[in-house]
Amino acid sequence: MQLQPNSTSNSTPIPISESQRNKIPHVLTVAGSDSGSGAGIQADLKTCAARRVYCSTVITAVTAQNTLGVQGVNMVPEDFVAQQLTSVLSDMNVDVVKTGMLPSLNMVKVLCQSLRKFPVKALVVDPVMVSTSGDILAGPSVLAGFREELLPMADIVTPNVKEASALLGDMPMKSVSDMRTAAKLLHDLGPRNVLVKGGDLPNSSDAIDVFFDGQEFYELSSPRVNTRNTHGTGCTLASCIAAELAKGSSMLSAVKIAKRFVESALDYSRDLVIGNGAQGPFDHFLAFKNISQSSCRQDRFNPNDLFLYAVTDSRMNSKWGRSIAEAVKAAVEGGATIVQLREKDVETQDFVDAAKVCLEICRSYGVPLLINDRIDVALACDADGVHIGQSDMSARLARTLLGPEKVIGVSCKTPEQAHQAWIDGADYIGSGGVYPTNTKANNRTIGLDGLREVCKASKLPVVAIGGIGMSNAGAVMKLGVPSLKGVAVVSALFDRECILTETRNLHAVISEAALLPQ
Ligand SMILES: Cc1ncc(COP(=O)(O)OP(=O)(O)O)c(N)n1
Ligand SMILES: Cc1nc(C(=O)O)sc1CCOP(=O)(O)O
Ligand SMILES: [Mg+2]
Repeated sequence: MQLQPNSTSNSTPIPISESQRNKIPHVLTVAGSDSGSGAGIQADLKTCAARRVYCSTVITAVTAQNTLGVQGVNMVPEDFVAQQLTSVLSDMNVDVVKTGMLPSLNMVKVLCQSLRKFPVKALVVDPVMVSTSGDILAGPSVLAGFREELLPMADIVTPNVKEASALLGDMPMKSVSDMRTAAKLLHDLGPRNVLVKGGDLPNSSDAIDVFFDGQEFYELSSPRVNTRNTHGTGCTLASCIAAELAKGSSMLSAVKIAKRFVESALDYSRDLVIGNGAQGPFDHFLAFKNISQSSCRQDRFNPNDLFLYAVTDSRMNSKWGRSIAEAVKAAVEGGATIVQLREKDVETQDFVDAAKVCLEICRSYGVPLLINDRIDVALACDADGVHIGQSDMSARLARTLLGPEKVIGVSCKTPEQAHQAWIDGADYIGSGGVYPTNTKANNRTIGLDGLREVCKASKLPVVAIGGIGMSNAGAVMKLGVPSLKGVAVVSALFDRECILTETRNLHAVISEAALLPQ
């Protein structure tokens, strides 16, 4: 039955002044519906909700699908897709448009027309052609539409290797080097940025994606999560990029955040069982549920952030003649996943000023920044949290002062201290000294055995610290206790000539060790 629009549908809008507007970042997804809710419109809605971004929807097709595959596809008439686009774009202050399944050439044309009429801040194109189950979702005629009309308008296009190959006339894609070539060739078609996703690349232990912004190539790698629940990862990644762009992130930062979001959702959902088929959906919200169960009280903290924890040292920076900000920038560029400013000799106002600059750097990379000891400095610069020790303010009091959103880490040498940190509302613990260190005076070494004991007892994620560097980080990561999430390092990064190289090398070592069987 076709319903006619009622007479109020075109009524005059009520004027709202700029100051009355309570703006929320807004993504419009133009995609197909997945009845199993793993991918498509449903994945986009869940992703945007998880990232706290408003999501409106233009539905291009309705699919009947489940974990076994796609049983049917019903296209929405093109003129009705155009009508949905006009309804949303003409009225709802969309920041970013993200596209998924566009099943006909005319649909691509209709979308491009609407975007020319109602320009938005950014266009994210996920060139969906084949479902993860192998079913065709867009025919060859759509390829021409992508190449000639949509890609030239895109701020980023996010093909997997099969889609990149199809867009480039069946170019062979067997290696990261092929992905780089493809990224360059796709960029020549007009999009401002290209992300070629290497998850399907054969013989690769990591999920390596190649990002190209027209000037620089970035290889973004994350450990492959061993799970059947990967249906909808492409839609989720693209809509998370769109959500972060809508919030104002730079493109590289949006891509990094999105990659980490997908990685942690897959990790948390690895054992979820929905459906009987080969490929299941994952839970976009499970990460938050687990975090709150384990007392990680804020959604910006992901335990995987502890993977490579860079802790600064003012004396080392003075020795090498660099500013705190220079040191932090080099570490995050090298792959540090979280940073702590441990500046024992800096005047308070200088500390606050430097922390603000570092915070900007870290935010642009999607990396959290914590302050050592100084709750006042953390509050003054609105850092992401603090790290405190047994002789500092209690975690309970820090939590009261900082509120539920900030990250709190506590140093613990014993299972009892780890238990207390959990009771007090900490988010993670730092445990050491794993090895002897010159960085912290009179520090008791607990060794790998002491670390194992703390990790086994801890309900919170743990990062190991103390004397860790290239020669022994692998041994720490191979401890194989699930709560151990990474290594925290001072001198092996900051008491070196080139922080960037040292961070890169250490990242490679711990990534390899984390993948090896225990
Ligand atoms: C990640 C991490 N773990 C442990 C510490 C040590 O903190 P603390 O015991 O407070 O000692 P100082 O760093 O203040 O000397 C840390 N900073 N980071
Ligand atoms: C700051 C700190 N805390 C430790 C603890 O055992 O809690 S060991 C330590 C110093 C770590 O420096 P490096 O990586 O240079 O050994
Ligand atoms: Mg301290």
